[in-house]
Amino acid sequence: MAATLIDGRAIAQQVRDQVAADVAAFTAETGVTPGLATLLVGDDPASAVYVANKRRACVAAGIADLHRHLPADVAQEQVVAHLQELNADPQVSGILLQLPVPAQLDATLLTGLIAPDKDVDGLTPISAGRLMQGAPGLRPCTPSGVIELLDRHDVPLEGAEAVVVGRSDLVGKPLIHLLLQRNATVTVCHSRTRDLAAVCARADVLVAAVGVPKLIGADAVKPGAAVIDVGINRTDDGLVGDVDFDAVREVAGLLTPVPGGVGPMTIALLLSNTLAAARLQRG
Ligand SMILES: Nc1nc(=O)c2c([nH]1)NC[C@@H]1CN(c3ccc(C(=O)N[C@@H](CCC(=O)O)C(=O)O)cc3)C=[N+]21
Repeated sequence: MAATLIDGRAIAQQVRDQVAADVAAFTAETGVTPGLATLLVGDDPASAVYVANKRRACVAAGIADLHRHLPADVAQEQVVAHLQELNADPQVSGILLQLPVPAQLDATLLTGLIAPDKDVDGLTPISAGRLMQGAPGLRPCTPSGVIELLDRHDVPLEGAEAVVVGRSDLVGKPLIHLLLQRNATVTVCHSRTRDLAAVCARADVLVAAVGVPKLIGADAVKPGAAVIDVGINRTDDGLVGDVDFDAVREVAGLLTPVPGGVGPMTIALLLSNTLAAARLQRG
């Protein structure tokens, strides 16, 4: 029997509707409108589209859109000054520095300057440490979106074999901790893993987040498993994930498509994090 497809667009819309209602209640109660500062450096067309989508989603949720666009050749000290200004601005609940940034800028240094309670990407070392220790804080949007998709489909995580393919700071590493907190048995695979397919085939929950088109074939999937595809790869065949969709569909129990799976959840969770950040700033 073919897998049930997870409709990321529909679930993201439900999350966005809930955030909009929560923002309205928060604003009515406190008089504060949450605001998201998106910082875009340069004119990469893909980044411009992503940022435009995030800004539109903010406005639809009642979040103030506080965008800044800097030229591609901006000096690092100037970006630092913008981040310091945004850190100090009480109108700004959340700050997102769109990645990647041009080569003259140090992305790790810059994201590390964002005030942890405004770090809606969950990328600062403080946010990463809070996540690892299970302390309150802002969690990266894409891994949170993965957990939300699994929860909405009642996929049991406690005691489940979860395999994460990929170990990026933005997705793989934070996801390990979110799954551990839910008492899954977590295995992490990467480019040096021996017999990747055999390890993946143990998974009740398999998450692919490496950026290699169609890496995960049917031989890497246990029958009935929940398979979450975080990959977004632009190829000659169009936009494809890290999972060989047509093949895995025949084996998996649940499967996310690309597009229309995890991607829309990233934006929905960004809105949720912006409201959470506004709450953190009120102490
Ligand atoms: N500071 C920072 N934070 C990020 O979270 C961040 C970033 N930089 N840089 C780029 C990546 C990428 N990313 C996506 C967001 C939404 C979709 C998304 O909505 N995708 C749709 C459409 C895909 C399309 O057509 O391009 C889908 O999968 O259905 C995809 C990718 C956030 N990123």
